[in-house]
Amino acid sequence: MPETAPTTAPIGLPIRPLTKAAFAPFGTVIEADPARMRLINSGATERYHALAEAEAVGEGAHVIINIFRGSPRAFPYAVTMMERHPFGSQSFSPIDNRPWLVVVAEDENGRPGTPQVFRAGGRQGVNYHRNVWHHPLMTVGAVSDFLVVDRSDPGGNLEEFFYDRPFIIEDPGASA
Ligand SMILES: NC(=O)N[C@@H](O)C(=O)O
Ligand code: NI
Repeated sequence: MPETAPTTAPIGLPIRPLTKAAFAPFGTVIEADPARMRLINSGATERYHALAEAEAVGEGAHVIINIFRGSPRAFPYAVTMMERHPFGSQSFSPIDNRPWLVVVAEDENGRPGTPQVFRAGGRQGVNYHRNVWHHPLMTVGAVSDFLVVDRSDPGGNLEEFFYDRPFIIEDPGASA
């Protein structure tokens, strides 16, 4: 029986709704959870308290707040790489209330496994735990701003991995 060549055919990825439970292995979902709400300012403000914690480790490292203005990805989109930040968490919270995609992977002996794609609503952010494999910001449909909380000095805080085969995300459609 002739050896069959290892296929590098692209693999289609399913898109799942972003939920706390499904995302728990990778980090925290940042959303106005009623269980975290407390009224402040004499009732004029709802504080959704301590939804996630930012982490920055290493000499002189500290937490910074940024805005990322993401250009929309073209679909079908080929996921060819993943990255992770060994020394800090990274959170993304949409400012423009537009749905977007979150792509993460389990770590398998130092490399990312198959990407897992989540559809995030326009009022859902995520906080990637330190050293979690994820794809760079994946904006959908229009240029969108995100509030990003991560670690200073990104230069020393980025590990990338390139897959030997592409994983395809089909157009998430307008409902994305
Ligand atoms: N490079 C950079 O700051 N962005 C990535 O970390 C990302 O996750 O988008
Ligand atoms: Ni990142």
